Amino acid sequence: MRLSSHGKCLNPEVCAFRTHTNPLMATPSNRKLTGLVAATFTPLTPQGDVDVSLIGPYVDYLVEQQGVRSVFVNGTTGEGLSLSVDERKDLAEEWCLRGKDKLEQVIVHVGCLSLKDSQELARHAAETGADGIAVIAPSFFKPSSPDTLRRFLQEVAAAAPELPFYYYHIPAMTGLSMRACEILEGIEDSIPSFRGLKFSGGDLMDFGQCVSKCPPHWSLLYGVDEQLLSALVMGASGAVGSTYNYLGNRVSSLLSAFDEGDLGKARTIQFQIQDIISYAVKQGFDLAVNKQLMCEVSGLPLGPPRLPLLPCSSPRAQSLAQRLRQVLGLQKM
Ligand SMILES: CC(=O)N[C@H](C=O)[C@@H](O)[C@H](O)[C@H](O)CO
Ligand SMILES: CC(=O)C(=O)O
Repeated sequence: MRLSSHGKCLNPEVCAFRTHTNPLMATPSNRKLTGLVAATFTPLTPQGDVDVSLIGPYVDYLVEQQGVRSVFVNGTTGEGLSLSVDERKDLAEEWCLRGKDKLEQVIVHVGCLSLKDSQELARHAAETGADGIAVIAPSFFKPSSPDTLRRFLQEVAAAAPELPFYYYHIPAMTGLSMRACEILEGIEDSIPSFRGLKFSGGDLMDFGQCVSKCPPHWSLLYGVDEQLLSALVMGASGAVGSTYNYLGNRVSSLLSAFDEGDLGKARTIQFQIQDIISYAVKQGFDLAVNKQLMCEVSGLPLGPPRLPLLPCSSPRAQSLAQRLRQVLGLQKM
């Protein structure tokens, strides 16, 4: 889908579908982001170019095979920071287009090292009909205080004030040591479109303090898949993660078991996920391995990762996929 020079969506079909926000009022909806959100991988050709032709089948796989209805595009799993601005736009457009009538929410990660690039992607996400945007902290020159980070986030959010805005907290990748709850301090005063947080860290006290000051219209999504249950106990509204691409069904059962108060069942499923991830970690689990595992499980040829990540061999991913099927009881031990 292309945009006209004045920034209007040239695909009325898509934009009409996603007009739950009113750009004139520039106020985002309070439609909460809950449940499971798959952080999508970026399909690349064997030569390393973005291959948007796989996104249609990818949407169908998530919806039909994994029961996942929301996606988080161009984040860590999607190698967003390794893509060009144009590639990120193409991907956002295709996910919105193919997700039409099939996905509930398409959240586009627009964080970049350059504020200008982030603003351009934020505007584009709004024009494309995304349901929300998320921004990671810049990590080369790092913000020196929570207030400086809020100012950066505010300037990005202001480029798309009609879209729900989520801060993406992932200290292990950004190297930022600030606590998320400090960053949330008074954030809605400067960012009226602020609607929550994706928390990809292990500090559950920090997460709990975010939950305790969270107004009802925010969503606090947890992003460390192997300890999701602990975050649910702490009050997470949902989860965003890479493993929901291929473990969506099983983790949906974990969420239901938790909602029904069946902690024994929820724990059994969480332990299965931990078993799969710890087995993968022993084999050197990284994004490349994760992506190849998704290829093996889904059958979608998503291609290699982009440099500086190195491709993972197919036999290695096959042995992980076999372990996954064993642990999930889809195959005899
Ligand atoms: C660093 C990273 O990619 N984190 C992902 C989301 O934030 C997670 O979904 C992990 O991939 C997952 O928890 C497996 O460790
Ligand atoms: C896991 C996640 O949310 C990401 O890949 O950005």
